Amino acid sequence: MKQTPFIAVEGAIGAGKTTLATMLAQEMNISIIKEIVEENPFLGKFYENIDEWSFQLEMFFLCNRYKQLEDTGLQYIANHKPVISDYHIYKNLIFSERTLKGVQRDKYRQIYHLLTDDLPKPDIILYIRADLETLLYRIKKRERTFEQSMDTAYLEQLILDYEEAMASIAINEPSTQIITIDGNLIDFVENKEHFAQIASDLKELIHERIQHT
Ligand SMILES: Nc1ncnc2c1ncn2[C@@H]1O[C@H](COP(=O)(O)OP(=O)(O)OP(=O)(O)O)[C@@H](O)[C@H]1O
Ligand SMILES: Nc1nc(=O)c2ncn([C@H]3C[C@H](O)[C@@H](CO)O3)c2[nH]1
Repeated sequence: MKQTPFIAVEGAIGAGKTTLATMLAQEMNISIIKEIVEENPFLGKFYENIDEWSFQLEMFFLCNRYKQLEDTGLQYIANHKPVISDYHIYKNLIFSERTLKGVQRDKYRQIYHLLTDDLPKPDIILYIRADLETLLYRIKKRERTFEQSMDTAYLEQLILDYEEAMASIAINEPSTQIITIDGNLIDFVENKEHFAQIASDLKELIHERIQHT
């Protein structure tokens, strides 16, 4: 692995990606790339009517993440600066395969590959795995108005889709190492020791991987 790791935090909605990525960026004194949420003009409409708004929403996420990761490649990776993001680009496919249908899904898939196949991929993914109960609790606690009417079946399906996606990345992106964190048991927000353990495991892994290159 290069001396300047690119780390991504992943997990289903409300798993704690932004929280953990922010804490790790601070702890390790590295830069962070965060996805755009509040400025997204389609999210509220999407949760009210998925079929009507899914294409606009998926394209918005794709274009934003494409731009962010293109910049990440130029500003950080090309300059040997470590960076952590609160998503992996593959997330676009996880969601779009569920929310889009027919011709729109086919077109989106083509655009996805065209835009993202040559984007930088993370060296390490921290995958926060959490069950439905935990995610619903956190989504409620976070109090984003537009998420409160989220269909439980949608979230339940996404949890399964995430499991499949991580298995697929493990096969198709062998240079990416996936570390799974039990988001039901590990409370890196309230428990300092839990967070310290994640940070120290990550630092050790980076050190080991550098030694082996
Ligand atoms: N391990 C944890 N223990 C307790 N609370 C947590 C934990 N992780 C996250 N939270 C809380 O759950 C809420 C959701 O966290 P966060 O916004 O980081 O999730 P996310 O995965 O980035 O969400 P999204 O999928 O919407 O981007 C926040 O209120 C956060 O403080
Ligand atoms: N449909 C869809 N496609 C995506 O690529 C995507 N990425 C995130 N989200 C939703 C989850 C949170 O509510 C909120 C913030 O993460 O946005 C998405 N929804």
